[in-house]
Amino acid sequence: MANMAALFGEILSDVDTVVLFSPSGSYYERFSEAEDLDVLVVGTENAVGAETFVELPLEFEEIAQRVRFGLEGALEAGYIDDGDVLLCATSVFDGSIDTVSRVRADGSSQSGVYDLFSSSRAEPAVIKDVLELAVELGKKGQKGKPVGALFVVGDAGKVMNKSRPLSYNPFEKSHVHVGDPIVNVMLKEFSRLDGAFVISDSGKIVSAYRYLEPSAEGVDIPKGLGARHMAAGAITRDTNATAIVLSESDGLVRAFKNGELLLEIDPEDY
Ligand SMILES: Nc1ncnc2c1ncn2[C@@H]1O[C@H](COP(=O)(O)OP(=O)(O)OP(=O)(O)O)[C@@H](O)[C@H]1O
Ligand SMILES: [Mn+2]
Repeated sequence: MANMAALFGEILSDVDTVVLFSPSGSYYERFSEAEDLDVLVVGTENAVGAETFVELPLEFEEIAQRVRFGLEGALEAGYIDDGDVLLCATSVFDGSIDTVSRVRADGSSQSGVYDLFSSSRAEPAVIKDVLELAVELGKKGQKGKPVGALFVVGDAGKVMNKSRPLSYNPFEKSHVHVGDPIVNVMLKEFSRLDGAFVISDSGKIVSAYRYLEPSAEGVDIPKGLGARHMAAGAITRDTNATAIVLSESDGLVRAFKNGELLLEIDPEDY
């Protein structure tokens, strides 16, 4: 057989950091034992207890996305630098690592997902849960039909002051949090109805059916988006909340912070 190392050598040369995506424990150990190697682990959870770890907000199906978001988080955390050469090892097929790609870190193409985590008042895990919920709702819809939804996360007291009820609040006396499995079922059911969900910094669902009445002055959202998106953008300028919106008309999930659109993703990509 031809000399593989010579043929594929270029892929492996001058690498600054090896990035392992969701490695198994034994796989990670082999790399962490190599003293002359910088190893970074990326995944939805740090199952191997790696020292340098970047959390992914979602399990990305497409590798390009997975790598892009992972490296974005690594840049944000300062684990890698703009221009670094990374060897990214990930799984495409059956869950174990089977693919290696050589990528150069590009600090200029940040999507905003990590801004969303670092600049939000709510806990990152809460933002992650709501983002996941919106994506899942976008994929499935409600009984096959597309649905829209608006989640306002964080700074709930102020958000409540700048909104009014459209109907009785089913969460009035409950102590449920996003991420509880039962809540996901409830939220999906309630998302057929009008208005916004209000969620606290720690993920408690404060209310459903809120009509938001923030001042829309100085809010600059892309043309063509309607009242739901305008209200979402505006509430994040008027308060320290983050808004996550699923559009009924184009099916995209968007996140707003400080009156600006930070992130736009297609649920079909996850
Ligand atoms: N100020 C508001 N507060 C809470 N919910 C709102 C507000 N304005 C609109 N909505 C909700 O958004 C729904 C859709 O409104 P509209 O079509 O104008 O928004 P949109 O931005 O075009 O969203 P979509 O892309 O989902 O159609 C309304 O039926 C209502 O439930
Ligand atoms: Mn609309």
